[in-house]
Amino acid sequence: MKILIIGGGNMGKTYARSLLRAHLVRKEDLMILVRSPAKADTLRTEDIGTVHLDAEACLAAADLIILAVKPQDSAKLFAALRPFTDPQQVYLSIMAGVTVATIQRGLGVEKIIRAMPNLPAQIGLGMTSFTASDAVTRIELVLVQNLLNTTGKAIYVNTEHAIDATTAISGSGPAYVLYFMQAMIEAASEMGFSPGEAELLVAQTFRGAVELQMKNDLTCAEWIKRVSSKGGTTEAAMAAFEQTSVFEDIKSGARAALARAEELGGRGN
Ligand SMILES: NC(=O)C1=CN([C@@H]2O[C@H](COP(=O)(O)OP(=O)(O)OC[C@H]3O[C@@H](n4cnc5c(N)ncnc54)[C@H](OP(=O)(O)O)[C@@H]3O)[C@@H](O)[C@H]2O)C=CC1
Ligand SMILES: O=C(O)[C@@H]1CCC=N1
Repeated sequence: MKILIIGGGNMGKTYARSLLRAHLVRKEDLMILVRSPAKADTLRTEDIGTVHLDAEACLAAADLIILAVKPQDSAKLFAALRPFTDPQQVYLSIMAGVTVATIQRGLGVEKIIRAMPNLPAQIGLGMTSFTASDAVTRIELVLVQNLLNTTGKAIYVNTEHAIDATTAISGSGPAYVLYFMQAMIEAASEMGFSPGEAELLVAQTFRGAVELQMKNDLTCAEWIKRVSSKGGTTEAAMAAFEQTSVFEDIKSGARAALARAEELGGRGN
């Protein structure tokens, strides 16, 4: 099977590396299509497949095509690809917001899988949800699921709303978590720790809290209770949080991401 990745940015490169590392594709069967000669030169030095600058030279040879460009670049890309597409090809899009129907219309093909991964895919700790058009066969779906599994965990969802909601939670989510970490690192520095110490204290705290939560025997609220001694420091911190709207603000951030995903797909207000 030959795979073509379109877009050699963060996510395009992540998929190339994961697929090669997992031996799901041989280097000679992996192609990457980019649009700038400078990017092509850089990618060639990384030795992660054959790098192309022209769709005509590579699209027809591909069985599976991964669309990893920004949503804002999709219309132009579809117009450039359309003359060379083949109805037998399977297209896997990771673009935020862009719907299956838009991709079908733009490319003139039926077999579309829409997925929403996240950046920890780079280190095999990604979270992806995916859905597929009716024309995708069960075998093709399993094949793509295997591919997504090389980057972490993947779940099948029934609706495109769930893909947009995934974008708002796990797609953009790493940024929310890192934002919280950034605030804690700043607090640690202000309390006198060196930058290295502050980062270690915070990163190891996040790792430990996440591992506890992933044990799956207590809810977040129950774990918070276990950390909080009566009349102690955690209670003081939690009471201070409760005085603010930070909890609701985090939820409204996620809702803004969902609205933007819908807007990028032309479904917003
Ligand atoms: N970053 C993330 O955490 C996540 C991103 N996504 C989705 O993944 C997609 C890619 O994101 P990301 O990798 O971060 O973005 P990047 O900007 O890092 O990469 C996109 C790449 O696409 C290239 N490109 C644009 N148009 C074309 C074209 N016509 N032909 C070939 N290449 C083209 C750009 O080229 P150039 O360098 O010349 O601009 C750029 O290198 C987006 O749609 C995003 O919604 C999904 C989940 C998580
Ligand atoms: O910010 C974005 O639009 C993309 C989608 C999810 C993460 N990055």
